[in-house]
Parts: sequence; structure tokens; C-alpha cells
Amino acid sequence: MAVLEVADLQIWDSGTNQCLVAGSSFQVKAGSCLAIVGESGSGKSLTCKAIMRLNDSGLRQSGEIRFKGENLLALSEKEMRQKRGKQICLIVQNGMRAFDPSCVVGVHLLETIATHFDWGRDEITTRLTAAMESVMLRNPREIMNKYPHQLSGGMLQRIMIALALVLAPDLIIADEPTTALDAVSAFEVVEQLMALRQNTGCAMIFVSHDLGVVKKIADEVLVMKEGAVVESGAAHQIFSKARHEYTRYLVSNKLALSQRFSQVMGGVDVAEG
Ligand SMILES: Nc1ncnc2c1ncn2[C@@H]1O[C@H](COP(=O)(O)OP(=O)(O)OP(=O)(O)O)[C@@H](O)[C@H]1O
Repeated sequence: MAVLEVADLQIWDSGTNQCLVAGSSFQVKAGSCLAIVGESGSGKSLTCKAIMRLNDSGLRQSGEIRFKGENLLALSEKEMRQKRGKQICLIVQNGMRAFDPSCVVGVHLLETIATHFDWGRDEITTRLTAAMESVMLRNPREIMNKYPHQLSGGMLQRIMIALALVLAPDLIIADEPTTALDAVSAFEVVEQLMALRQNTGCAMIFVSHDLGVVKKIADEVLVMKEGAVVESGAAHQIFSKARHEYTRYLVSNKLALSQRFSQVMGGVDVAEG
């Protein structure tokens, strides 16, 4: 069963009328991971933000985005706010942007959870502390008292994953969650995302330039180029028998690059397995 069905999604700039995403259609099955790959500017982030209805106001979108059968584009902003976080979580590239710089991260986390659950403060703190420990964040209470700029990019991403563990959404959208991280932190964050899927059974959209990681994490792959979907299919088929020339180019170049990088880094080969 599909948890998300996107049909003929079009996104355009209302100022210039330029088409940025040209009628893409895809599905995410419950509990499975769909990776979206493609070169810079191909429309991956716009697609993720369209699902969350978080694109800039100057952009327009049409088509259907059905989440558990309900068309998200027909919901009011208030109804959509109830879906964000609780049912669909977005993990962005730069953790710093996800948090309010003017308050300690604990405030943001407690407020977000309190928006969706009737739990008291003690219960929220207990659940959050357990989730933070499970993603290898030591001293959760100390971390909750820090401002975002006092924490590393890898820590902020793991805090987002801990928050998702507490919220237990049906769908997580991870938009290049490791791009801003060093190789070791990136490896740890991917491991935690995989554990998150295993522990919550959630579905995931995973956007990445790193085909080594995609090979490890994805069940299905969607390939985008210049705002259009050029190919989609099971991950093993995309990596071994891609039909489209552009996909074959990506696989031969980007996967080779990723594997070469892992070798140079001394054996943490995320492309294996
Ligand atoms: N707010 C906006 N207004 C107008 N054009 C935009 C806006 N945001 C993105 N675009 C354009 O839309 C296209 C797709 O952008 P998008 O951010 O989705 O690419 P991407 O595939 O995620 O790239 P990257 O891998 O570099 O993040 C790009 O040409 C970009 O310049």
C-alpha cells in the first residue's frame, strides 16, 4: 500500500512563469525508502518542500499529493500544520536552519512535541531523553540547554532524528541530510536513519547526491533531471540495469566516485551491503 502518491506534480515560478518541476508522478510504499537522485537544480528539494507545502510563496504548484489517501493540496494551512511533524517529518540539509537560533534546542523540541501530544512536561522530557540516548547523544539534558550554534552539524541532525523517533511519523523526508557533514558524521547519521526506519517502520524519502548511500538505504529510486522524472524503479534494477542513459551516467560516475572516496577515507564503505 502506498503511504504517499504524487500525481502530475507541477511547480512553477509565478513571477517568471518558468516551469521548475514538470508533472512528476511517483509513490512511496508504506515502510519503504524512496531515494530521489539527480544533479543540482533538478527539482529534488522543491519536490520535498511541495509535499510539506513549504515552498516559497512565489512558487505555485498543481497536481495531487495524496498522503494516506488524503489530498494534501486540498487541506487548509491549519490542517496541514497538524500533519507536519506528527505525520510527516522533514529533516533538512542544514540542521542549523531547522532550529530557532534565539532559544536553546530543548525549548524547540518540547514545544514541537507538545503541539502534537497531550503529554505533560515530564513525560515529554523522559521520552525525548530516551530517544536522544538511542541516537548516541550523551548527556541529553546538557544538550537541550545549548543553543543550535553551540552544537555540531552531526549532533543537530541526530537531534532531528531523535525528535522523529518521539513523533513516530508515517513518512520522513530527509533532504540531503548528510551533505553538510564530514564523512564520519555522515556515516553515523545514515546509520541512525536506517535504525529509525527499523524501529518505527516509517516510510522515507531520501534525497542524496551520494549514490553509495542510496544503494545502501533505498528500496526504490527516482531519477530527476531538469525538473522531470527520467526513470524510476527498484534500487537493484536502477543500479544494475538502468534503462535511461542519464541514469547509467549517474550510476557509473557518482557511484564510482562515492566508492573511491570511501577507499581513500580508509574503509568506511557505505556503498557495500
Ligand atoms: N524559490 C525559488 N524561486 C525560483 N526558483 C527556484 C526557487 N527555489 C528553487 N528554484 C529553482 O528550481 C530549480 C530546482 O531547485 P531545487 O532546489 O529543487 O534543486 P535540487 O535538485 O534540490 O538541487 P540541489 O541538489 O542543488 O539541492 C533550480 O533551477 C532552482 O534554481
